[in-house]
Amino acid sequence: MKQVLPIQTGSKTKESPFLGRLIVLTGPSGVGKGTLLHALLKRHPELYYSVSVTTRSPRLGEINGENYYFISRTKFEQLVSQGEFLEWAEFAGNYYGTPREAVLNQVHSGKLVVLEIELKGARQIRASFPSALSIFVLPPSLKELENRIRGRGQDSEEAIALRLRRAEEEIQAAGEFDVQIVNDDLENALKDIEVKLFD
Ligand SMILES: Nc1nc2c(ncn2[C@@H]2O[C@H](COP(=O)(O)OP(=O)(O)O)[C@@H](O)[C@H]2O)c(=O)[nH]1
Ligand SMILES: Nc1ncnc2c1ncn2[C@@H]1O[C@H](COP(=O)(O)OP(=O)(O)O)[C@@H](O)[C@H]1O
Repeated sequence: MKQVLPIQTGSKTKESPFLGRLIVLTGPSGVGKGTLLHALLKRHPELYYSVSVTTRSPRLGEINGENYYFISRTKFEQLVSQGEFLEWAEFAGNYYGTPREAVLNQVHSGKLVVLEIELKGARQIRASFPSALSIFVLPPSLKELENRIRGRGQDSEEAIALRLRRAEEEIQAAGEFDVQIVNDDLENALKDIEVKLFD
């Protein structure tokens, strides 16, 4: 079912200058979404980042409630059945979901709310919230994507292979989204995103 939200539909809203908007940042794993987001939040503290819920195990240094809310599969499935997610998806063997209430409260209070999510979830958001701004981040090449995933040194060979296979499929879908940004030079990619967010 489509949900109607008083979300800004263009650079100037007719209803109120204080209405928020959902921003979806998607693209293959390892392309640099987290890096871009981190830099964006540092430069624009007024943005609200939605911390997702996942069944994936925490990586070294990840903090519960900051990077993700880490929960069990049983608990996740319970939250799904209670309708607690704005969107959710299974990715590389784990569940990931966006908490509904927190995000909607922030949008209604006028914030630009950024979701950093994978393709299936991004499609769900586009379908439910047509006024969301969706940004697909592309790697300069598949080889560079592999280098980045490996360079991060966080994933097993199996997880790397899964992410790369998935990446090739995901890149085919880039054209479905409002904006495509190549994350080659980080600073240029950031500027490209800023233009879209704040024009
Ligand atoms: N659908 C959906 N995807 C998410 C959510 N949170 C994170 N993801 C995506 O899940 C994928 C895997 O995330 P993660 O395990 O942290 O690996 P990484 O992105 O490769 O560092 C990434 O593409 C994330 O953008 C969410 O709440 N919903
Ligand atoms: N523009 C860039 N140029 C080179 N390396 C980058 C760039 N953006 C990100 N990286 C590196 O690529 C790796 C994956 O980035 P990350 O933000 O974790 O990706 P994602 O969140 O999309 O999975 C990290 O080691 C990061 O430092």
